Amino acid sequence: MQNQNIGAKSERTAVPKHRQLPLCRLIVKVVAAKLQASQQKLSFADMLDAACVGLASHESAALKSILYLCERSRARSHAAAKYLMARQPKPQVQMLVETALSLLFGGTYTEFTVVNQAVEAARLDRRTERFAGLVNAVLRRAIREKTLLLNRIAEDPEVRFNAPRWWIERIRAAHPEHWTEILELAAQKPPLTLRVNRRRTTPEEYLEVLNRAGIAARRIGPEAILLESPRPVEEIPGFAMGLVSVQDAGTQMAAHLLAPNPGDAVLDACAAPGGKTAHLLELFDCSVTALEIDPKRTELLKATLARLGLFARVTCADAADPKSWWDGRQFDAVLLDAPCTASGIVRRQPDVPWTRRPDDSYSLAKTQAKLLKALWPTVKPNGKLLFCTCSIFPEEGIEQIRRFMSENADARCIPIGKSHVNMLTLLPREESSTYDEAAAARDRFTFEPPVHDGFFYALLQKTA
Ligand SMILES: C[S@@+](CC[C@H](N)C(=O)[O-])C[C@H]1O[C@@H](n2cnc3c(N)ncnc32)[C@H](O)[C@@H]1O
Repeated sequence: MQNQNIGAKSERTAVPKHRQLPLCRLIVKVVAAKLQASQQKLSFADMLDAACVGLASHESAALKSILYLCERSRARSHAAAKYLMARQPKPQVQMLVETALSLLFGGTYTEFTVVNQAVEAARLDRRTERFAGLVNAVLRRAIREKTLLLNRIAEDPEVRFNAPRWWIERIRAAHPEHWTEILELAAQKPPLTLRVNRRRTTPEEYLEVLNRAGIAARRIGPEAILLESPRPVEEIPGFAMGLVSVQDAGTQMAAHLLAPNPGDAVLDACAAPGGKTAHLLELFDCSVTALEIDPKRTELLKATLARLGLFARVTCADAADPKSWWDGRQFDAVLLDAPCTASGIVRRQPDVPWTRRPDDSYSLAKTQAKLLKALWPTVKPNGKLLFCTCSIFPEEGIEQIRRFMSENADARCIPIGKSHVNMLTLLPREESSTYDEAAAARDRFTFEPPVHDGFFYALLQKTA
């Protein structure tokens, strides 16, 4: 392993331990962020970025954790506020009360602290200071009537699963045997999984680094290591030096499924922020062309490669328009990690069920079909194309590929996964078992890690 002295200690002490912002200030910032997001129609991810501008990393982490908590308990806090307040107050007050209710039922702070700090937060902003008494009264009633209140609103499926009804119905229709587990898992905090950079270290060595740093972790995939307690990347040993990246274990299957040969020309058609591009380059001596349509995300992709010391030909272009970027030389392997609803990663993006519309999966399926059609000619005869989405809706998975195969006689599906359909729909999973090295070594096409997000894979081969 290079850089033997990359210990957690030196990196962790490099992060100054500032005083935390008091909870009341965090609540004020949360309310301001929610207000800005609703006025400017910001996505949850953009709201997080905007809210954290100018904050130290430990402050950002504290603020983000409350914003995530609020998003994961959005329906419950909204229903509770409705139960507790006969009339809806103005938006700032409503947001403050809902934030405090999320904290109250979230369990991190004592009830006394939440009430005290929420009232203080109301006083800190002139738009809410007149309502400090109301905030106090509402929260005290929430504590007094907690059991009754929670039982009453829990009957509502939107509260139980923190998702709108149409979303719940779609998950139920797509996965009638597993829909409750999927929705329950989606409402929880996601695990933090790392991908070890095999160009710099090995999973065994890196587990030792974590062990020495007192960070509890276990291996769950060929390069995947799960941290028992999530933490900011600044506190992950060797992260800045490119020893590891953050990447879900299910997502880490992409590089292993595509498995290009030495010297292969590989296209990663939808590449930013570069997790799968980097994993391919960490594992295989291939040359990668990485496309990304969004200029800002193209910069993220470049930054990922730079941090990890990897090289790919990066182009900002529309993969669906090959004449704008393709020189006509076909690729041995193509990865199409297509834009999708993200229905498999709701625990990472808890706003997804609320911000998607019912027909989004169908319009995204059309975009995916367009990308597949445009990219198929770029695959060499006998070459492979790995199609994947972080969705568990069939229109963005099995149905998409079945239609593609019916329209392309030169496409065959290389069997992957354990089901008879030759494709792999990973449903979000969280099990305590550890990595089965023998199983992974035996068959990379059927190995599934014990902890992962929802994902879909189909590995196509061009027969002609
Ligand atoms: C699911 S993300 C890819 C994640 C990436 N493969 C990784 O592992 O880090 C999809 C990406 O495709 C990009 N994208 C969407 N449509 C595209 C197109 N027509 N051409 C190229 N990139 C596109 C999006 O901007 C987004 O960054």
